[in-house]
Amino acid sequence: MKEFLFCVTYLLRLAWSLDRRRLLIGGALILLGALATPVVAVSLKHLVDAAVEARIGDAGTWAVVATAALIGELMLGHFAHLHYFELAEIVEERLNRDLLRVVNGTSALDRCDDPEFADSIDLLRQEIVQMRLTMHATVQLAAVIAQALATAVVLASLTPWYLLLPAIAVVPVVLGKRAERQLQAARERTAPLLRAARHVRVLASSPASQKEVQLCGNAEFLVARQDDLLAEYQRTTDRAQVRHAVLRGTGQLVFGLGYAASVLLAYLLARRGEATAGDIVLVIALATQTSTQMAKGLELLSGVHRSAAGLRRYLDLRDQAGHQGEQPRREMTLDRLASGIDFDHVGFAYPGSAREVLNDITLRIPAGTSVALVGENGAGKSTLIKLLNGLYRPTTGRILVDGEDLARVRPESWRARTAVLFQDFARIELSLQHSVGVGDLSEVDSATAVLAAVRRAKAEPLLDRVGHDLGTVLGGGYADGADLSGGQWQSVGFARGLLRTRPLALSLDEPGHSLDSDAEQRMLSAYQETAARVASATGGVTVYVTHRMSTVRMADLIVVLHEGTIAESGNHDELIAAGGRYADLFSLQARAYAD
Ligand SMILES: Nc1ncnc2c1ncn2[C@@H]1O[C@H](COP(=O)(O)OP(=O)(O)OP(=O)(O)O)[C@@H](O)[C@H]1O
Repeated sequence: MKEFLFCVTYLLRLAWSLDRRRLLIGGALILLGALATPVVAVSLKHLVDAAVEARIGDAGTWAVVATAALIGELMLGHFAHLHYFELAEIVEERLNRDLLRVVNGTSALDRCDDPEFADSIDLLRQEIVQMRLTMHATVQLAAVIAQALATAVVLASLTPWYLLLPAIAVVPVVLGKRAERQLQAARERTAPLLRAARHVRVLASSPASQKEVQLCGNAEFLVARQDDLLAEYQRTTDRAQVRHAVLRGTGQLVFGLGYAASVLLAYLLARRGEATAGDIVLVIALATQTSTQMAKGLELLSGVHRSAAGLRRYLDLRDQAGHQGEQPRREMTLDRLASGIDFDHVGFAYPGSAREVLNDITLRIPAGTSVALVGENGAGKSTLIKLLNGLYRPTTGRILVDGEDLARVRPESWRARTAVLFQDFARIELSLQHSVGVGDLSEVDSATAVLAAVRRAKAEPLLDRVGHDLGTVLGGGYADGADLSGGQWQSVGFARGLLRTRPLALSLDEPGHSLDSDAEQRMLSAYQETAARVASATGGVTVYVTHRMSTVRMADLIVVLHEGTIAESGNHDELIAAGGRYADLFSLQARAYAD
């Protein structure tokens, strides 16, 4: 009960703080709508009594009241729904916004790839959808309670015995629930039988296994096996269905008897002169409502109760996820790189793992340098990019930007000076304008800036794809949306990265892996031009991760990573002359192309 009250008060308080007008109007409408049912019954009673006593004028008045209450019930219910549906949406939006802040806030640093964190966020999303339904349920529950109370008061005014009726109405609900549980258990018990029967059917009919089935003459055996399985399934489900029907029937019978007894009681009271003919009509109209009210009320109650645990989880997870340790406060004020970026004995293990994926990385990247990062799968290339872009902090060692330790700089202020295309780039299903524009929020609505970025990325085919309309929504799930291929999405990501014109570090993680050779060639030349422009504009460095050795020779500095350490570094000629790992990789790929 404590959890239930906590959930209801939290949601109502949140709704109150977000839109009290809607809450008040929606609440008032739904309460009035709920009270209309007892009002109709009371009006019918008076109508009948007036008719019996030949008071035609009064009868007409009560008929009007009953009709007005009925119409009111319909209309109020409709308008109330509109209000609290919107309210639930507003509540959901607020919870989602809180979540977005948690995921993208500074606290997400070090956690963006953590599977546990991702699971928590997934759970939070599910809880939020549930909260929206709970918000509906809370308002509806209030209406049902008000209606049940009004019904009980009206009936009890005849005789308190009618207060037994709600208790009797609980019986079919309890038995119905038990019947559902038993049916569900039977479904779970029979699921393996159905699965096995389906498997036998697929085996007998799929082209892959048919040859073997025919060769061994197994068809008859399989048909008989399927029949056995289906017969057992049928027997178990039939038994469960019968039990389900009996339990439900018993529940309905108990309430039916209670209902009949109520009407009989009204009749006996009327015979003794303690009730009128109208009271009998009142009982007939109202007593049957208690069953619906109890069923609906208990259903809503248990729904809200279940959600209460979810809400607690939501708040705990949100607080945990949002927990921020001490954050550095210095701003990155550099406009140009004078000296460069240094990795100073950097080691790194992902949160929750003791394994070092980068180990004692010491690397000097002078201002204006273009770096190519190569190495086998899992060597640590993407991890190094994440560290460079401030998504993680080194576990040991330091990353220095013109001598300033990044650990002392507010992560957002450093990230604002970087531009990056990740290997698992985001597919942002907004308009092309915004999908590129979010790369630099100060330019998000500038068509000129977005067009320039698309051109810098040499991604003009994208413009053809959207009919040169930057407002076209990207993604297949929208009526006028443009569904993009993997390579086209990557071009959008590239353009997004290039929207920032003055980064101090520009990183591209395997930018060619979804592109056809023509697009890759365009992308490479875009990269070279951008690297030169960034170098002259800000002295920024560019880092390029690739497995295609043919594309790395133009880099000023090539770094070969192997199992988390730097195996060798230098320019193409130096590394070829050294005859080490790079030379091996290069000649291996060159030979593969020559063959
Ligand atoms: N979020 C993570 N949590 C734990 N370990 C991770 C995580 N991401 C990557 N790793 C591990 O870190 C190591 C380096 O991965 P990384 O993605 O940096 O390699 P890579 O050189 O970019 O590989 P590839 O060429 O396949 O993209 C791998 O062993 C990988 O399994």
